[in-house]
Amino acid sequence: MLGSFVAAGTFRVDRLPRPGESLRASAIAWEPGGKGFNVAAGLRRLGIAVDGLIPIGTDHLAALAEPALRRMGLPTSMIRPHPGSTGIGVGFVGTDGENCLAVHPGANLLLSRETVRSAAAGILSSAMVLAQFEIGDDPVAEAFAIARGAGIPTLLNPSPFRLPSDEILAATTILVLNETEAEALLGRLAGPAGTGGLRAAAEGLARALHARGVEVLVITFGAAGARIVLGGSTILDQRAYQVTAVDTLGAGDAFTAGLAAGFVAGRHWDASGRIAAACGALMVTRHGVLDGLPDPAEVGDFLRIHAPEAAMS
Ligand SMILES: OC[C@H]1O[C@H](O)[C@H](O)[C@@H]1O
Repeated sequence: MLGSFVAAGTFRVDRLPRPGESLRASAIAWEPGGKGFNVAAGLRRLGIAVDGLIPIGTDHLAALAEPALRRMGLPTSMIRPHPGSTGIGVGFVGTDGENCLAVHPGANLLLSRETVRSAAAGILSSAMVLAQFEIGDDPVAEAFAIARGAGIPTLLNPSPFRLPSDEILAATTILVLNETEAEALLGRLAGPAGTGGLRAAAEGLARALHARGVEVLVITFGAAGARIVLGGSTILDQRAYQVTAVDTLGAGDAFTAGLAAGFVAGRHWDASGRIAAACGALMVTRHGVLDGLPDPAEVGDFLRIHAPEAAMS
């Protein structure tokens, strides 16, 4: 796992603020976060051994990292201090569970190719290498090239969105996008979605990505499920399980952890998609991120109820 770590503050509001509007929050919660840390914690909760690089700064917020990693059962040797500020995220969650957030990456952007190279032995002993875009392009490109060159699958969630470079796409096995990210990428690589919308355009986007090296495209549609396109052409649709959402923050991270956990356990994409959807669904029923990450027993119980034909054993 490459990055990221942030101190995350979440304001609970009646509804998300409009541009120019000031709202009073009914509550605020601070917890360690960052998409890299969240996915690492989610994988660990699912019983997967995790190692990697977690960048922090040298300010007072850096002290949050060690207890956070300990609490989630992650090795504290993952922590890499850099001079400057630790990343900070600020989010809003409305009473309908919807969220929006901004992240200042701070030290996460200081993770370098050299640091990644110094961890090459760890990369080469991994079952999968994962990254998101709360870190810079260089460490992602370096780690993915080392992994892919050795036949190790890689998973990228380019969030917050920027266009992945050709170097990164060429070394990406699995690309996980939400709707906003998929629309942005579609516009750049395959033209705007037609009348069938993003779901129908997923195959064209997957083909364009496949030509650049990406083997599997996953687009999440929140409460409308996910579409998985294998090899640029084979489509699997994963339905969303019906739950009452109270807080969607971290749902994408829980989904990614579930998908990766299924993949490294050697499960078929159908089963990995179900585990991912169950993790995302369980997460949105709970406030906060870290306490919402499900364990295998919770995923199994959930699937026995919501997908009895194919429960996780
Ligand atoms: O994906 C949600 C996460 O993104 C931001 O990094 C926040 O830390 C939050 O936990």
